[in-house]
Amino acid sequence: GWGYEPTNGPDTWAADFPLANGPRQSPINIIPKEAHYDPSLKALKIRYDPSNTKGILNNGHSFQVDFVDDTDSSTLTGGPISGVYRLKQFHFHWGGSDNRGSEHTLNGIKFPCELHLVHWNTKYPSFGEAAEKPDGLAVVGVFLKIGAANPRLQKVLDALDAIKTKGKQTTFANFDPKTLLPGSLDYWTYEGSLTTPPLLESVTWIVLKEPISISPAQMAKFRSLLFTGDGEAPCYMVDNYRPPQPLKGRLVRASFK
Ligand SMILES: NS(=O)(=O)c1ccc(O)c(NC(=O)NCCCCO)c1
Ligand SMILES: [Zn+2]
Repeated sequence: GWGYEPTNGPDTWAADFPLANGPRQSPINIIPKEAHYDPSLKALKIRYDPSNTKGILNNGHSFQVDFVDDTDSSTLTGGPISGVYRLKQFHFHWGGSDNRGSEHTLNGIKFPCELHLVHWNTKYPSFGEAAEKPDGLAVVGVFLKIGAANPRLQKVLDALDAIKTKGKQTTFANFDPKTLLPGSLDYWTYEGSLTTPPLLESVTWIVLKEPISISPAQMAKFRSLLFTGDGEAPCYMVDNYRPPQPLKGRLVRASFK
């Protein structure tokens, strides 16, 4: 199956997933000077209920924290989107060393890690249905930069020992993903896609301008996870990022001057 190794990585995905060369692929390189400030963009409204936290899973590509999404208790509204989008999961992408790992880049600069908070439009009956619609998903992206240890990440990091290999999951409760957000909710937004197969072109991307911090020791914890399952030759889960894709005429709007 697809992955991030030379034999199955991003440059090979188009063979099985023709959307890979589509008109609205993600991630992209964001050039702030070429973004258009849009005064009509609303502030993001993010309301999460920690009691919706369901569990944490190593899916063989990243690890994700899943949320109960059968009510409107953890939602994203405002910003560039209309209607109510429900939080389904969050996950990360990271590098094998601190000079790479993010999917979006800023003026060509890669961050060591990027957080994605995945939401689906409640005008559709489920995440799966929404994922096939052009306005079905909204993903909030947050850059992580090397600095002081981030205490907000510790609870997630402490759970990783229990999900070292592909397919492992464990209980994870009462986590408020809002604590992972930076002080400012200024953002860039553009119409894009899932950054992993099936690369569906259904994502309104909302990339926050302000990064959050992560320490080298905390990064090392991410890099101790395995892409591989129990009993397989171990392969460290690193460099699970897709590089920037062609903009193909898309506008990137900024919520701030
Ligand atoms: N990186 S992303 O654009 O925020 C993103 C958000 C939600 C997603 O569902 C995917 N991709 C996905 O689910 N692929 C199917 C199997 C993956 C392992 O379960 C990617
Ligand atoms: Zn992602």
